[in-house]
Amino acid sequence: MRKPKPSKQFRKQQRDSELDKINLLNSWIQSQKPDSGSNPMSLPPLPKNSPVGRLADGTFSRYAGVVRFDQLPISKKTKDGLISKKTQDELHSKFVSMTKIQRASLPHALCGRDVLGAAKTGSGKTLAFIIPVLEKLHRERWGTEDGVGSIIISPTRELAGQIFGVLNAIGEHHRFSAGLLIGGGGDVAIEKECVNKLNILICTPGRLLQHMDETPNFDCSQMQVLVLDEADRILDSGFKKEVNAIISQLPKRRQTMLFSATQTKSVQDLARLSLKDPEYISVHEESVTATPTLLKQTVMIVPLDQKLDMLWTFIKRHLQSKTLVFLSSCKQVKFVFEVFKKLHPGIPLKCLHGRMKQEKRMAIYSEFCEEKRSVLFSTDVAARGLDFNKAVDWVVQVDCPENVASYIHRVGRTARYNSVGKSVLFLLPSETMMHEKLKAAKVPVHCQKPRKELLQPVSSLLASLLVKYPELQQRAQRAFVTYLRSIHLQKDKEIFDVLKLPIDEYSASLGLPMTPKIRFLNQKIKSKAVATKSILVEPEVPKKENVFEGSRKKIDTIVFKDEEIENDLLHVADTSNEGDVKSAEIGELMPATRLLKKKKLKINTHRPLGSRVVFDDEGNTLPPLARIADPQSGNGTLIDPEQKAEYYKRMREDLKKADKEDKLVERQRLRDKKFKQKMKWKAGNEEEEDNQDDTSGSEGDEPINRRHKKSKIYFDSDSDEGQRKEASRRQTEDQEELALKLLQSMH
Ligand SMILES: Nc1ncnc2c1ncn2[C@@H]1O[C@H](COP(=O)(O)OP(=O)(O)OP(=O)(O)O)[C@@H](O)[C@H]1O
Repeated sequence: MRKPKPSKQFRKQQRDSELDKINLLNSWIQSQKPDSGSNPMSLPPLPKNSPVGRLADGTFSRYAGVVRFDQLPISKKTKDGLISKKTQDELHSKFVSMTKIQRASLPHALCGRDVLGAAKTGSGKTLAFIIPVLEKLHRERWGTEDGVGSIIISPTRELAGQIFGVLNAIGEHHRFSAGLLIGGGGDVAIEKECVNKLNILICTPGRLLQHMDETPNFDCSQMQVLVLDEADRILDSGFKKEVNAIISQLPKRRQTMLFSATQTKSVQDLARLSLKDPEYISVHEESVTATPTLLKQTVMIVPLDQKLDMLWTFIKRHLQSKTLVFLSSCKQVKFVFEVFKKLHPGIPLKCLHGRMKQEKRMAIYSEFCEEKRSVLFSTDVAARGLDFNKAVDWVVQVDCPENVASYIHRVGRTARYNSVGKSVLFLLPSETMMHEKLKAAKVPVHCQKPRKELLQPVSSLLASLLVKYPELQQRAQRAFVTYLRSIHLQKDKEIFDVLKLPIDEYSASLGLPMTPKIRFLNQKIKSKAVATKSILVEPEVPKKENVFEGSRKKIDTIVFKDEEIENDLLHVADTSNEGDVKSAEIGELMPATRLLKKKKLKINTHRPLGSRVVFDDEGNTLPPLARIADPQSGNGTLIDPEQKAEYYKRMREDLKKADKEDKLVERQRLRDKKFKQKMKWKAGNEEEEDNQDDTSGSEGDEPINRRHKKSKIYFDSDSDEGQRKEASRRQTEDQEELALKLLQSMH
């Protein structure tokens, strides 16, 4: 039976009562506003059993410094959501006491201030922005017809999905419409039809911009609250263009909140968002550690060719744990997942990366959330924000993260809220500087020696798998190349040096019968050798020797000098010399390059100016200008001034003409060379088609980033060409100048 429609009068009464409550909330918020810039945490909690809200004398209770959600000026609907039984799991079912970041930021956020919040991973930042979003729209009496009222931006689709889940749970008693706008899945056409009716958008930057660009009448001009979760990531260069374009379309009058465990302090970044007197809230700044206190962190020095053995051994020894494994590229994730799956370790294995179809990504993420024992191999797509609700026991970082912030986010997938967790980071002997950087950033990592007697080698098993399944061989090759490329592209050269890697051994450890050829690495080795030309001895290596082979031997001896951790740390202390030694050694093994020989032919522009020597038919030296000397004078030294001027004029013209011809030839040569290089580069691109776009974890969410990478490669090669041209132009100019000086010295 259908319920009878409530009468008009009843509805009016309801509306009035709601309005009264909203007015009460507004008065409470306004009257007890914390001072701007103050830290609510410095205030004591309210005394036990003290009244909350409007007091007997008509004033309101203080809400800054309170410790429980029900002591805040928030609606009953939100309070009910916080203690709702309908929320999907136990963790979300009862939010009573606030975490530190919630206590510190909510009082400021509720009274409409811009907030920049930083707190450790797993400390409850999501509720710190979900509650103010719901409350602002509630107090504004936002409805479907008002359109977009709030936009929450997340860097990855999984995280956006997770925030959407929390919003649905906490906001279940409100009547706002919320939409998840992320790339890869969903029907854009359907989204376009309903996006204007949604009140809260949770989105990735790319998809939001797509709607801003393509959806007719997409309107966010009335939008009230903007949230950037993982703000430092969203504001970094990968999303720069998208975020700038988004911000330019949002109203200036809005509340903006930024949250992350590693917050941006860049004034430029913040200026882009036009924040108004933001509250900087960093609750763990004084903390002794930058990571959760219940997280036990270890670092192990593992040679590159033993990483898979170590990972396999780890998995076999933790069959009852829930483990998240980070690798640096999709290709590696795919390879390790495929081969380990074939080896049947005795625990469910899963993989997650940006190249997967969105539906599959979401399914894997949900499955992993539910499982108690499982291993998930992932790129950095799972590094930030994700809260796998059946707690992760271990985070294993097989490949070194790109920086300390990335490390903090990765390990932050465990030891969340009040639970314990463990993490281990494998560092190559050449990457031990990362350990120093972590210590300097207040990350308490303990160095532990790998117990070699426990190691279960898998290389030979992988080799036989690769023979049996040829498609795995291709995967192994791609994994190999993308790993090296990812190291090559890393910005922090203090930590990452592709030339220090034992390439042959690494290739063999993946089960590959031969080391794949890597174009970019060959070029890098060559250019390094050119840079060290001053200490080169004339190479005696036969021309056809593989440059790569030669250099590798020497690198290995450097990298594997020490195997004990302590020694490795000492080893780091003098890496500055190591670089030079290595370059010299590589140089010695390089075949002579055309460039080097050419340089030797160059006119030395710095030598002192000499005088021109002229010889007669018998080979005797003649004084300068003897050829135009007056033969009548007898001694051949008397020169007719007119003849002399005429001679100089002719010589200058000849020189100019020759110079013009030389320039034309040189220009043509450079053009041919550039063309050849382009063709080569194109061919290389096709050959290594997968490598171009496979060095980051969250590729799927970052279309601009990928385009940028491609164009960057193009730009780099262009600028190299430009530098070469410039050098050749300068060389020609130097030579012209020298020729003129020589000419003048003959006067
Ligand atoms: N007040 C609270 N009481 C109990 N549990 C809470 C509270 N606030 C948050 N949590 C729980 O703590 C866990 C971590 O919260 P959340 O995901 O918001 O952390 P975060 O700070 O955003 O982490 P990250 O930096 O990794 O994104 C979640 O499971 C959440 O349900």
